[in-house]
Amino acid sequence: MADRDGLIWLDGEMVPWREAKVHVLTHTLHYGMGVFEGVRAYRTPRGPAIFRLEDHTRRLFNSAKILGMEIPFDPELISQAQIEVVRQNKLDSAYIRPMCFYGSESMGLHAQNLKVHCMVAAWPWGSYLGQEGLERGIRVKVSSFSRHHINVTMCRAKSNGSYMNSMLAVKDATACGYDEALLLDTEGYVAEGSGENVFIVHDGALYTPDLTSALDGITRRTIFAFAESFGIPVREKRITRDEVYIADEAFFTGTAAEVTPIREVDGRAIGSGSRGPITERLQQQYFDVVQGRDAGYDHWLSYV
Ligand SMILES: Cc1[nH+]cc(COP(=O)(O)O)c(CN[C@@H](CCC(=O)O)C(=O)O)c1O
Repeated sequence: MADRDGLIWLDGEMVPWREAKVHVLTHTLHYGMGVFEGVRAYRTPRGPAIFRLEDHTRRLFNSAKILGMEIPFDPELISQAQIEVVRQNKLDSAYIRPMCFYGSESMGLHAQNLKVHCMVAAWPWGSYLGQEGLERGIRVKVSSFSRHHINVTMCRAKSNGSYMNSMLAVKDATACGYDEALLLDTEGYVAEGSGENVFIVHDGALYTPDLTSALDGITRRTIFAFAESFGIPVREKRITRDEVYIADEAFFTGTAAEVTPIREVDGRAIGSGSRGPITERLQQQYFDVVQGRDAGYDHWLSYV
């Protein structure tokens, strides 16, 4: 990722991609206390547009507040920086990564005078779990790693260090030949994917875990809005792994994952073992909206 042409926004300046570097004694590199967002810009008939930009920026600042990090820039500037990295890199669609981190001003858990630095990068990133996964559905393994305890990791914060748990789960799942992991919380209830929220469909209604140890996903909220407009009931509840096994449909949601059907969990086919009809309808609506084909949701698009 380091050796490419382009520009990255770093602490208020656009710098050449290859020069956007930090010192090896950067505090966040050692201790993982940082916050980030995953945002997407999509090609639309009116040019590139970032989906729910303000919601992502708001969550970035909330994440920092939860961790007690003070971002030294206004939210408006961070939102504008996301627009600029798409525009100045001449991208017509992109994955955008804002990230705020502690610098190399000092080391140790009791470090003083740490400065919060902010970067924003953007690059082309296609289907997170593969185009075939979007169409046919993916194979998922319930992870042997539990999702965070809510009083160990602050799960409303999208924090760098919390993703070691996600990577352990992904390595576990892919080593066993699966595409993605589904994590249970510390009480054994379904929480979320390694980088996604999860929904199941049963008798025409959507069910998704309460947020406790799952991230408050923006795509999750988007699906709530679509479901309401379609008259599909959505219920947040505790879900057990065997409820997933016998669901009619299941799917992941996330900025990177978009709406990815789940066709199998732990060797059990979910429903027909392929993308279900409600999943397909929500997925199609998602792409119509992010690609600017549904004027009813134009307020969610920030044109670059
Ligand atoms: C743990 C987790 N849960 C749910 C979500 C869905 O949130 P939202 O994007 O607001 O709908 C994400 C986003 N995962 C990001 C990071 C992926 C990565 O590999 O890095 C993303 O989708 O951009 C998570 O990381």
